[in-house]
Amino acid sequence: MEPPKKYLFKYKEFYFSVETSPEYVASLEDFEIKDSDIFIATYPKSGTVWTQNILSLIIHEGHRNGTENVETMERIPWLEYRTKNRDYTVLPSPRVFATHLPYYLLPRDLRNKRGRIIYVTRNPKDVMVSYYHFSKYMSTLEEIPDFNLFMERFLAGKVLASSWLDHVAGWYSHAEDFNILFVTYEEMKKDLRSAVLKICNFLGKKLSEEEVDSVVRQATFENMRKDPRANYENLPDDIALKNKGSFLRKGTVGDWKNIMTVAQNERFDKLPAIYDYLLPHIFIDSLSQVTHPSFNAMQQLAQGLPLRR
Ligand SMILES: Nc1ncnc2c1ncn2[C@@H]1O[C@H](COP(=O)(O)OS(=O)(=O)O)[C@@H](OP(=O)(O)O)[C@H]1O
Repeated sequence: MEPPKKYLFKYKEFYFSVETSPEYVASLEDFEIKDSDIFIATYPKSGTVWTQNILSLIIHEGHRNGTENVETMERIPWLEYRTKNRDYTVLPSPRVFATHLPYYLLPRDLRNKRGRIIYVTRNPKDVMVSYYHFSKYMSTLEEIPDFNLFMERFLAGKVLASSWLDHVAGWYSHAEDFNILFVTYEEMKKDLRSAVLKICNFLGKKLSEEEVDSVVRQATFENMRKDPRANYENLPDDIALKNKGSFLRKGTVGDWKNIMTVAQNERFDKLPAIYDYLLPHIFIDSLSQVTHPSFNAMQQLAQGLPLRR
């Protein structure tokens, strides 16, 4: 069953929210990229707003020391959802954008290695659970109260941003076309400081020890939830149904275990060759909570994969 047209439309095999249009998405092919541009690319619920906040803190001293009160959405707009028809050509350098686009719908210049891309992945089971809660919270998404049904929709790729597998596998298998850094939600959780340093290194940004400490401190889940610039609490009430949750919901690794039944977990693991397909491409941390017959055996092998490819 196709998702209701009230919420989503399909363009080149990819589901978008009706908040944008096929014409605008098509125009992005020609969107001119500057060498200084930075893109945060993700499948939804993989750590986008977290990475957005980290970049705001790394790049803007005023954000770090609290003298600037600019919200994430203002600082780092969505490429494919152009709110208030903002003119992206006049944004100060370095421009930073967030995007859920699949690799094949990106501006052409990015494929010619202009600009930088940070692609963030997360364990797909945690992504799915986060997405399930999010679809209740956002009035712009169809609410599917039954988790089992939501899981079927997720596995079939009939949700905003389509199939998790296609998205992640597409980006990983086309890594060579881009100037790209891969980061996982799980590695940020495990050692945020190292992840921040890795991102600084990729951006060529040198921060002092104290500045890095400050970024890390302000990017923790607890502190981000309290930061009105970063917690997305200012979304309009008719869009974010505040009585149904919050954007920064739980921020943990392995939350899927609290909701998925054994049968659902087995069903998820039976996805056609999902892990065999992904293993050559994906950094293993983001799947470290996943169980699959061939997974453990290959885990050792995959551990040597470089983060930046
Ligand atoms: N600082 C920090 N630490 C840990 N986790 C964090 C942090 N910031 C955001 N989050 C969690 O990221 C999930 C939201 O993902 P996205 O930002 O990619 O969502 S979206 O695609 O932009 O809608 C969502 O995950 P869940 O809590 O599991 O639902 C957020 O809580």
